[in-house]
Amino acid sequence: MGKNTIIAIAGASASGKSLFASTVYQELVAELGGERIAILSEDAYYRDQSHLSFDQRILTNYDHPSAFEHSLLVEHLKLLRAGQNIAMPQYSYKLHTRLDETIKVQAAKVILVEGILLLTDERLRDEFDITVFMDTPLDICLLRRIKRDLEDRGRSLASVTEQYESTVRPAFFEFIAPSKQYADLVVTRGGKNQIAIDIIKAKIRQLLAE
Ligand SMILES: Nc1ncnc2c1ncn2[C@@H]1O[C@H](COP(=O)(O)OP(=O)(O)O)[C@@H](O)[C@H]1O
Ligand SMILES: Nc1ccn([C@@H]2O[C@H](COP(=O)(O)O)[C@@H](O)[C@H]2O)c(=O)n1
Repeated sequence: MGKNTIIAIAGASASGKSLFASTVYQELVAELGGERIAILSEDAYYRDQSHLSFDQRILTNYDHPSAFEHSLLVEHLKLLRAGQNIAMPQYSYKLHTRLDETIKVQAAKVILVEGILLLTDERLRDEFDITVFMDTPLDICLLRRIKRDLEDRGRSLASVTEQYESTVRPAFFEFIAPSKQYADLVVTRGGKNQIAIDIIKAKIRQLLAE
């Protein structure tokens, strides 16, 4: 395999990172097949907490860098770059820990990875060739997070608002917003910005043609 490219998509929680990355991935897979593109999520690298009780797990600050096993993500990105497959962890937001099963991710020429704190860690930044920051207004992120967490992540309105005020919003200003300086591209209006999606797709097509 020739030189591969790792594209990181960062930004606030519910800014549209996952929708943006999966739309780029799915539209290109439909066009070109899935052999040469892989997709990963930083959330899969939240630390395993199976040794803790559920009551202990809900005390974790999931917006602080210490909640993630970034060393494993760096290791997996290096393996993918070297042409080796990885076993990506699977994470449960309902159980607040990893599942026993992993997902096989095949080495690929272009690797997409999305997550809130990707651009905050120098070890990770060193692995990225192209960096994108989703610059969605924070009030829009909050509205989308409330809806998503109630519908998909088994949360109550009280728990979402308490977590937002205590950890999500402070971590945005302490860690995520300052990391925007490391982005090559800043995307406004969330995960349905089709012009930005088309620009990244065009870049990937060019890389795959080299
Ligand atoms: N531009 C948009 N318009 C409408 N809904 C959006 C837009 N971007 C994202 N969403 C929705 O907002 C929610 C959060 O987006 P998601 O991609 O999961 O965010 P993130 O991965 O950054 O946490 C999802 O339900 C998604 O479908
Ligand atoms: N057990 C967990 C783990 C993470 N979170 C929240 O998820 C957010 C990051 O994921 P996004 O898809 O929203 O980018 C982060 O802000 C954590 O607060 C959680 O609530 N519970």
